Amino acid sequence: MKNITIVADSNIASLDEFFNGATLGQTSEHSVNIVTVAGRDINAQLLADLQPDVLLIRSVTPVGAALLADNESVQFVGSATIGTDHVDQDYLTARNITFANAAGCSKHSVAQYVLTAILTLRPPYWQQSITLGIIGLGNIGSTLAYYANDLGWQVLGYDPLLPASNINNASLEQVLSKSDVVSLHVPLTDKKSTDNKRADAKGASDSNDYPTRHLINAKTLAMMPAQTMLINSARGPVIHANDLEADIARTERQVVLDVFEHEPQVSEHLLSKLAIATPHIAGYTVEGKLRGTQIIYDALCETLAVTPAQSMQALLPLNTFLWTELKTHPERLVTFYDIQQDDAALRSKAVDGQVRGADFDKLRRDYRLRREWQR
Ligand SMILES: NC(=O)C1=CN([C@@H]2O[C@H](COP(=O)(O)OP(=O)(O)OC[C@H]3O[C@@H](n4cnc5c(N)ncnc54)[C@H](O)[C@@H]3O)[C@@H](O)[C@H]2O)C=CC1
Ligand SMILES: O=C(O)C(=O)[C@H](O)COP(=O)(O)O
Repeated sequence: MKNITIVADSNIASLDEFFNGATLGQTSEHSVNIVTVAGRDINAQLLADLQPDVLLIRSVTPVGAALLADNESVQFVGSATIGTDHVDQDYLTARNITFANAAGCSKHSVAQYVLTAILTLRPPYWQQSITLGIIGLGNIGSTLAYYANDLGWQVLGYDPLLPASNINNASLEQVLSKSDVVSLHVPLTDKKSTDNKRADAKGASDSNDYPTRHLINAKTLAMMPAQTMLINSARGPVIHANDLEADIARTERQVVLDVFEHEPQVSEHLLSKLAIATPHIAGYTVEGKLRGTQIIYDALCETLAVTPAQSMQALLPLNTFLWTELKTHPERLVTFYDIQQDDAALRSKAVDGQVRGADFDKLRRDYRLRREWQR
């Protein structure tokens, strides 16, 4: 690549600081042209008009044949997100397009969101040894287990794709039936068709053997005692929304949702049944978003064979919030992050039975990024 054209989701943090001529190793004759667009407006026509070399997205831009079949220009796709369910990676591989996502970028942000939700709803849990159930023990689930351990809580964890360990220590049924709180940290996956699986012929288990779409449904909800809190900050369709509404009507369970099955639309009826509801902002901290940009920037530099020349450390404002301090002064938690403000903002957007997609997206676009607690 010489002159580089980048189409990027305008919701990616610090785009200009990371993606410019100097930071991408361009000489004065070669330029970097970056066009920023709302993620949902990145479509095949836009790519036909702009012929970008690089596409930088977040979670709201589906990437696959529908977007790229008629495009020959894109050579690199970077998603500044942990989740990849919006990207058809097999298609990109077949087209020889390099793909990178930002694995782990907001693992502390999401784990801290979950702890804040629990301690806001049940403040005595600071002092009690409760059992926290964690489904999915990758970057976020294991980080949450680390904080839980620090608070002296028990962890019951389930992850069939990882070896047994001190936190991967239970069956799905045990986690659901024996925990005070269950938190979901799985990717959104579907069962692969038998044909595709045969073509892969890997032999080993992969995530398609344990699909997570509707993992939480009438049957699995029935395993959970009524007093068990349920938190979903993974992906909306991991929970069957209608089954959840029926469950809450029966049990009056406390449920916290950051993600929704029909996102960006949210039903006002469901909203009215939730203990806390937020507009998919669990990962929205200064650190989480900058780390996302840093990771895809580093990956693009590797593809271009240039040495990275920008670092998020140079862009981070001072942070004085320490986990060690917060842990001994739990009352400071809510002044640090008032999750109920985010909840109120979402509820205030409900009109005629629903929060409209445009309003949900606007809350996210205008979100005042939080800070992570420093460990
Ligand atoms: N609400 C938000 O703002 C954010 C949401 N996310 C979501 O959180 C998800 C998890 O993130 P990470 O922990 O970083 O991903 P990760 O890939 O590090 O870990 C996911 C874990 O889930 C496990 N898993 C897969 N299928 C499973 C099943 N059926 N049952 C139990 N475990 C299963 C995998 O083995 C893996 O260890 C992401 O895929 C993304 O969708 C991520 C960041 C921010
Ligand atoms: O990283 C992920 O995965 C997430 O869910 C993101 O935090 C979601 O943010 P957007 O990509 O929708 O801005």
